[in-house]
Amino acid sequence: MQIPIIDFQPFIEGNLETRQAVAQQIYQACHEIGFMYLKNPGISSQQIEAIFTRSQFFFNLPLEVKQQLAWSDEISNRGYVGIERERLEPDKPGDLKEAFNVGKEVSSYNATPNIVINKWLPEQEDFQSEVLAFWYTCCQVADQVLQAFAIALQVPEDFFTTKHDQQNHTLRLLHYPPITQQPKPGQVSAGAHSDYGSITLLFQDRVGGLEVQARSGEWILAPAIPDTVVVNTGDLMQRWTNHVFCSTKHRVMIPTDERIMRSRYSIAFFCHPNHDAEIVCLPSCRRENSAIYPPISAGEHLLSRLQATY
Ligand SMILES: O=C(O)CCC(=O)C(=O)O
Ligand SMILES: [Fe+2]
Repeated sequence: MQIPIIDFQPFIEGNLETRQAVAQQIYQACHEIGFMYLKNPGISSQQIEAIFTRSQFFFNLPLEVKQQLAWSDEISNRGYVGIERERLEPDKPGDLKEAFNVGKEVSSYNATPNIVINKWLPEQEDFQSEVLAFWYTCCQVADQVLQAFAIALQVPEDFFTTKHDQQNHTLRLLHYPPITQQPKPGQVSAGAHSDYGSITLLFQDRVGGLEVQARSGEWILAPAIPDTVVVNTGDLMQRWTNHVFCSTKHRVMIPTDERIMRSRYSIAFFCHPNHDAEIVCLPSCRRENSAIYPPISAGEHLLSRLQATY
C-alpha cells in the first residue's frame, strides 16, 4: 500500500471534467488509506520555507519566553504546548515535542467571553504577520480541497465550505527536539492517533519520520516529498461519510539513526467545521439506509477529543 501523489493543479485551474477526475482520485485515496500527497496545492515553496524559518526562530526562544504564551485550556486551544505536555496516546508518557497553536485572528477589541484570541509575543509583528499569512493561505487551500471532497461525495460543491466558513481551524507549528536523554519506556515523538477534525494539511521538513498505518496494520513511511502537502482525513470526516473515507492512525517515532541528534519541524493545519455544524451521515454514504453514528455537533465532538489528550 502506498500513499498516492495527486496533482491538484488541474483541480484549481481545470474545467468540470478535469475537476471531476481529480475529485475521483481524492475519493480513492480517502477511501483506501485516508492520506494523500497533493502536488501543486496552490502554496509557493517560498512561503512554506518562510514559515519553517519562523518556526525555528520561535522554538529557539528561551523556555521562559515561550511559557508566557502557555496553552491554558481545550476551549481556547491556543498558545505554547511544552515538551511532554500532550499525550496523543493517553496511556503512554507525554510526546517528545513542543507546539504552538494559532487560531483565527480576532482583534482583542472584538473579543467576547465566547471568542478566544491568539497568544502572541510582544514586539514580534513580523512573526505574527507571517504566521497569519500562512494561516489564511492554508484556509484557501483547505477550501479548494473541501470543494473536491464535495464533488467526490456527490453533494453541492459548496457543501463543506459553507460548513467551515467560521474558520475554526488551528495552525500548529511543531518542533521535535534532538533526543539527549534516554526516553521513558513507551515514549515516542508523537503517539499513534487519528486527527479529530475534517481534514488536515501537513507540511514536514526533510528529516521526515511520519508513519501511517495501512489497513493491514502495517506502518508505512510517509517521508517529505518536495512541493507537496500531505492531506489526511480526520475522525469527523470519517463520521460524516459513514467510514467511506477513513481517518487513519499516524505517528512519529523516535529516530533510530543519526536523525536522533537533529531537530525535526512540521506544521499542521487542522480544519474544523463550524461549532454548530451538524455532522449527519451524507446521503451518498448511507448503506441500506443506515448510518453508523447518530448526528453530533462539530463543536461537541472536538471538545471531547481534546479533553482526552491533555
Ligand atoms: O509532525 C507530524 O508529522 C505529525 C503531527 C500530527 O500528526 C499531529 O500533530 O496531529
Ligand atoms: Fe495527526
